[in-house]
Amino acid sequence: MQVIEGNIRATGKKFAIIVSRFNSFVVESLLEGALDTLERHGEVSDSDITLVRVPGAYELPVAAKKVAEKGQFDAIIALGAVIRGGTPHFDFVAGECNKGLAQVSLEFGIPVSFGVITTDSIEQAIERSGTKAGNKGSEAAMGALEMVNVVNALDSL
Ligand SMILES: Nc1c(NC[C@H](O)[C@H](O)[C@H](O)CO)[nH]c(=O)[nH]c1=O
Ligand SMILES: CC(=O)C(O)COP(=O)(O)O
Repeated sequence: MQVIEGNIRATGKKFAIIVSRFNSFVVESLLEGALDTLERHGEVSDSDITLVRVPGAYELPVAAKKVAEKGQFDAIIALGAVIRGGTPHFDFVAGECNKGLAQVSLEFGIPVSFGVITTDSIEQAIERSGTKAGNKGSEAAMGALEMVNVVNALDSL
């Protein structure tokens, strides 16, 4: 049986991290988690990581598309926090963000990790950005690492 799976080594890989400024009090913790995870999984220097900042989660897909078009990165990690308010705005922002990032990943065949927390409350957001429910930025970086290596393994079949 042939098994294709990815390791989680970061050495020699280039990553773009796209970060939204909205709800920065939690998103900056997601960024810390993502950077920490990349740096713990190989020889990763500043020149291997490009950080792109955008206003909000709604803008993550267009930035991801521009980054993917460059063809210089092995994976994109998108980080943001959409926190439900009192109107349907949440659904539009979170929905377009999720759909757009998935579209970029499929169109360019590059892993785009979804490190965007979508919560009903500020408390849930805090819990998912490095407190009791882990750090979704770190999880997104782990997913990107594994997928980079899965994609490489599939490309070499
Ligand atoms: N409410 C949230 C937003 N809203 C802003 C949009 O993402 C966008 O920047 C604006 O509509 C201009 O196009 N963004 C988040 O990331 N999180 C939110 O909770
Ligand atoms: C997620 C949102 O769009 C948001 O926090 C906006 O809040 P509201 O629906 O109360 O305007």
